[in-house]
Amino acid sequence: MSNHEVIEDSQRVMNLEEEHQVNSGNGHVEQEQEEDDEMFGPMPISKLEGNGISPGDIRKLMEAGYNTVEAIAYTPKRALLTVKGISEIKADKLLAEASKFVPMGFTTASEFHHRRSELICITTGSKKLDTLLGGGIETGSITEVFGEFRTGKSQLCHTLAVTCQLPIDMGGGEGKCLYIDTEGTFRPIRLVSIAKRYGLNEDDTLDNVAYARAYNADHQLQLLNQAAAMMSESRFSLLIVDSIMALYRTDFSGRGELSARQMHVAKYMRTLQRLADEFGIAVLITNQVVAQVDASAVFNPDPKKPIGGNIVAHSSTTRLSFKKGKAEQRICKIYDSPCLPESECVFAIYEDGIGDPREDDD
Ligand SMILES: Nc1ncnc2c1ncn2[C@@H]1O[C@H](COP(=O)(O)OP(=O)(O)OP(=O)(O)O)[C@@H](O)[C@H]1O
Repeated sequence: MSNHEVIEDSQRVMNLEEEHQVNSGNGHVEQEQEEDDEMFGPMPISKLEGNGISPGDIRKLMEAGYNTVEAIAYTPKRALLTVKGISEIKADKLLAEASKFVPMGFTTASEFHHRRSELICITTGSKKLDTLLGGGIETGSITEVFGEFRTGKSQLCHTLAVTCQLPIDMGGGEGKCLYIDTEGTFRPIRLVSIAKRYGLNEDDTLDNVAYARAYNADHQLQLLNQAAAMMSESRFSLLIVDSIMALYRTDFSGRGELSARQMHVAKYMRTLQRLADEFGIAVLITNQVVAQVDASAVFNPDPKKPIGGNIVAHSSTTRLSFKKGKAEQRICKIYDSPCLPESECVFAIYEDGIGDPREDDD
């Protein structure tokens, strides 16, 4: 695609907020939009009001991070009981009502296949990497990228924070990005360079990224509540957590706190998956690596493994390993995936984001 085409196409993206307002200016369009949202988007939790569920209960649930009917349907009763004011009877009522709206039973493989074929993948900026991933970063699931420092994990996050805003036919997700930064490595200036590459308006691109710095593991979890509230207000297509385990490593120390740490991580990962299911967003997490000291390291020429143990391993749908190549080149290997083979590809980091290695690099 030529640069000219890219610019023309991306003008359709405009400001995602503006587009919403333009629609709201016309009663007819607004009504159609609402009907569309009702059919395809997550349902607001206020739908559950009545039948012994008061507006006060709804408010308390929203304060606890439950903003949609889907959030209630996907949550175990035990978790609902931890919300102040939600009794056993109310939790049962909530779950019963939610299950009337959200299909949670069996379906045929062909119906499921059809639904999966409609899943959007967000481009990484590199065609080779997209091909390796079967189209890009998948919505509705968690993708984990791990590797040593300077392997390009944060650079991928920056690129995706822009590409997720592109129209679907340009490899985007037509939504905003939520960016949780635990290490203070987010640099908006990088988004400006990447926006230019795609011919996007720089100010709109920055406005479409909601950024939060997390200062401790509890705060990192609380931010997901705010994220859920924001996602129920407007269309997001990507949630980034860079990096997932950094604060856990400092907030919990030693073997004595390991089990408390892993319980916290499990809750975090479960909440991420719930947001992916509820809002159909892609979740991208980055992770650090440590030297592997167990027996399997003997057969491994580069014995490094991602941290977070089985909890992170089992909660991430797709796991990618990043390694350094020559100069700006990096190697991505599929480490674990339910449907992709264990293959790898080379991509590169440039001023305008992640891309394919250029011929003059050789
Ligand atoms: N503007 C830029 N143009 C080209 N390359 C860049 C630019 N900014 C950063 N890089 C390259 O990106 C690499 C750093 O990648 P990144 O910040 O994604 O590391 P990381 O894997 O997140 O590591 P860490 O764990 O240290 O955060 C460096 O090698 C740097 O040279």
